Amino acid sequence: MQFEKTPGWLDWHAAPSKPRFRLPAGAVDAHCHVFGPGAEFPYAPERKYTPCDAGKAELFALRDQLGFARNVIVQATCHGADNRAMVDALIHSGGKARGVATVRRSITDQELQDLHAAGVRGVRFNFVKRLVDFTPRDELLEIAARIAPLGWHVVIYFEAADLPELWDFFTALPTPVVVDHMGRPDVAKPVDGPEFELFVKFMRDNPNVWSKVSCPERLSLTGPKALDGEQNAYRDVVPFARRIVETFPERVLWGTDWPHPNLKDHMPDDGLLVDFIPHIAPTAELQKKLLVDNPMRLYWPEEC
Ligand SMILES: O=C(O)c1cc(C(=O)O)oc(=O)c1
Repeated sequence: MQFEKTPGWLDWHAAPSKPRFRLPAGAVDAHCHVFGPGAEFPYAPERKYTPCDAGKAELFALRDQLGFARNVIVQATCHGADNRAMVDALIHSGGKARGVATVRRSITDQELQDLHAAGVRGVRFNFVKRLVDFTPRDELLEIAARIAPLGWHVVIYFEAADLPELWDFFTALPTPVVVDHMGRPDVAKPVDGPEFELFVKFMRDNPNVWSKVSCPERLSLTGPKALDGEQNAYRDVVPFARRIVETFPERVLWGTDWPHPNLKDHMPDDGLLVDFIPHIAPTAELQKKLLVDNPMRLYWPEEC
């Protein structure tokens, strides 16, 4: 099948630089995606965007270029609940990738077991309205109850303004809960203002909640952008991410978000994104927790 990209789509950076920051041995890129390729793994009919292709070979090449040891591949919304592209990447990773799937309540126990065998360790619940249609809460709670005994967790993606309304649902989840991209704070607001304080309280009051301190390229309003060798990219995001890393060092993860769906004004150099990490995790101890110990505990617990 042939697919036409959403108008204005930005493709991933074709020649990312080698990071200056040396990742610790065994570092995990804990949030990235594969897109298709569409001819082999068609995009879902219910998708809200049509991306460029970004397959497993390109993802594994990026992993090696940046110096990561492993990937966590998160099901992208353009594939709906058809996890074949992600699972195919896991199977061909030689044990170097684990995954997060999107499932419906119609999934069978055998299908869940097959996903587990392929390396899936979580499901993603998405509340970002531009990306997905609404799924009833009772369906999500039913799915959460079924994946809990497998030792899986729930990844949630939502906008900061929606946290108050979603709070009771999130705190009722019976598994570890991993927040994508810090719950998308509005970084024009103060880091100690009511909106971000609510997110910090969410993590403080609920020890099962983790956060990815990822996607400065999405959250930044004033930059500068991770392009042309910039070593101080996305300065306006640093106080937010650093606060979460320093307050909850045992419950943070980091990922590239490659191939960066739906960016509108630039496509970051992924090597420079890696150079962002020491600005938010300034010590070797914090870096090792963020990049190695925490993701290993969540995705490869049998090796810990
Ligand atoms: O903000 C986004 O557009 C976005 C989209 C997706 C997805 O389509 O799965 O995943 C992400 O992590 C971020």
